[in-house]
Amino acid sequence: MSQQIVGVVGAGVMGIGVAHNLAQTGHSVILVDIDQTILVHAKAEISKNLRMQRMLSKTKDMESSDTILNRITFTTDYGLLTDADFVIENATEKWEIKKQIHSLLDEICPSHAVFAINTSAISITRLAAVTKRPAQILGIHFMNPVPLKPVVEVIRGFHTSEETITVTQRLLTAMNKQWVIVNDYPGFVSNRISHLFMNEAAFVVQDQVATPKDVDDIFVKCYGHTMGPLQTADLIGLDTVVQTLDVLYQSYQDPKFRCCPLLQKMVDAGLYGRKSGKGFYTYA
Ligand SMILES: NC(=O)c1ccc[n+]([C@@H]2O[C@H](COP(=O)([O-])OP(=O)(O)OC[C@H]3O[C@@H](n4cnc5c(N)ncnc54)[C@H](O)[C@@H]3O)[C@@H](O)[C@H]2O)c1
Repeated sequence: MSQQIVGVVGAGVMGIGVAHNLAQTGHSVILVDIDQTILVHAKAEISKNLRMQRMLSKTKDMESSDTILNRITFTTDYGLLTDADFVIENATEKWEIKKQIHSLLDEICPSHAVFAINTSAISITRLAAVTKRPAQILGIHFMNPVPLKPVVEVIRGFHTSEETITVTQRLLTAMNKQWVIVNDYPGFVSNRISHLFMNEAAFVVQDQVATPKDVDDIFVKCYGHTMGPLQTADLIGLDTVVQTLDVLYQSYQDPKFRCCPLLQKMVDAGLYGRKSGKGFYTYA
């Protein structure tokens, strides 16, 4: 079991999964968000997900939920990150928010600490430039739900050092993850391609070519995908999909990334997908 202290910033969809995965693999986790109610919700979600995992587990030798949960400190106090060896940042997909967090982390965390940015599309190189340690910054694009997805996309920023890659590979191995390493351009490989799919699927629904279910059925039943593009958008969170499309559009200045008006309208109406109970589908 690891003695490494890992900071996890942002306790939303991804931060919850990253903290769960780290704690389950023996790491001490400091989970930071801006609001106590978000942290209370995060703790309840991790507890629920651990119970579900235990029910589905075939081995039955899983540690108790309490043992795993006790490895996580839920806090709004960034000051607790002074001992963190590694920080995984999973805050909202907005440049201004991430920029502020990384310059704060740079002041607070020990000089040896590595910062991994979990982002859908924001440039790793651009964020690294707001710190004085650009060689120790890289991207880890975790897949959702984090504890169940075995592979991540690792993004090498312009200044990311080989040592940072090695330290990160060590942590990912301890989390039972494999990785694919790619270079830094907004959206990397996964989201630069997948957001075109999801956005165009939303246009197809907006243009009344097909219902969301029919669109997804074509991808699942004809192409053999596990999920269709609109099911995937609901899982990610439609607010995050819209934010990511905005980042891609601003970064490349290419109209192919313009956000579908239907997606924006759904977000304006509070339909965020699974996390709000309604998106292209309704969830219990
Ligand atoms: N949702 C996905 O499937 C997915 C997959 C891979 C990567 N991502 C990326 O991961 C990041 C997080 O996505 P998410 O889906 O968890 O978003 P989310 O909206 O569910 O959660 C974001 C969290 O960040 C918190 N936050 C905002 N400002 C903060 C600050 N200053 N300090 C600490 N916490 C702060 C918010 O309170 C919120 O709890 C985004 O960059 C997103 O693009 C998302």
